[in-house]
Amino acid sequence: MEKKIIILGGEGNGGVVAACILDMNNRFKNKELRLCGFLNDTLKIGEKINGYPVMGKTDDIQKFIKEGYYFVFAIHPIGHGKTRIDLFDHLNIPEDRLLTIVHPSSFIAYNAKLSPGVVVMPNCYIATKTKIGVCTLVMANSVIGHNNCIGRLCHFSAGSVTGSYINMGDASDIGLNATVLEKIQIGTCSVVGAGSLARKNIGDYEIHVGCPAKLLRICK
Ligand SMILES: CC(=O)SCCNC(=O)CCNC(=O)[C@H](O)C(C)(C)COP(=O)(O)OP(=O)(O)OC[C@H]1O[C@@H](n2cnc3c(N)ncnc32)[C@H](O)[C@@H]1OP(=O)(O)O
Repeated sequence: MEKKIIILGGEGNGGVVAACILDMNNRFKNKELRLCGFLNDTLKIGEKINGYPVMGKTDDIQKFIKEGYYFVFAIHPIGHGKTRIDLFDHLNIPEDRLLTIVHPSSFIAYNAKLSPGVVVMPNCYIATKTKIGVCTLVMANSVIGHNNCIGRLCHFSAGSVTGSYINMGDASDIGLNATVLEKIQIGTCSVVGAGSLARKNIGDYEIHVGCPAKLLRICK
């Protein structure tokens, strides 16, 4: 059955997810996903994002839920995890309307578990027994090792590498090309900066950067 899709977000993560869906339609002949447009709180209705219309504000979502649309939550500003959680909870999207997307070039182990709304972009690898929470984005060329427990609304930026036996709270970010060593605990709403090497536990709301990563600041 064809699914009408609306992306919540803008040109950044939203536009990138849109391109992934179009690639699945065009190159991989996926006929199930039909991208219709965006919900965006800064642009006007009718303005275009990569050729697709802004159909409303995020607060208009209940109308589109009633009309049978499916949704991708792609509002992931780095270092603003709490804002992300508050907005997502406020929207109250039924889980069966959160679209899970896996680009066909990615590998997901048979016993990994992706929650509703997870997006896995091209060329990713998700290993055995890893669980990923609702609406987490795994951007291109990311590797996530085995036996991890990842919260909801997290964001793995392009090229990030996350080891194994990692627990990660909700709405945390792993930056571009960052590496997280095995058995690390990462809190809620925390950040591993771009290109950083996390080898020690990271608390809630902490931003760690560098190689090895050290606490830069608290992002409350
Ligand atoms: C396709 C996609 O997925 S796209 C989206 C992905 N985007 C990213 O991965 C970007 C991640 N963001 C970062 O790494 C940012 O630098 C953050 C969030 C960690 C920090 O941002 P800010 O708080 O604005 O830090 P700011 O730029 O003020 O830098 C503060 C200090 O930390 C240092 N610093 C900042 N980021 C890093 C980093 N990633 N690695 C090492 N040092 C860093 C800066 O050099 C500066 O040091 P100084 O005071 O000695 O000059």
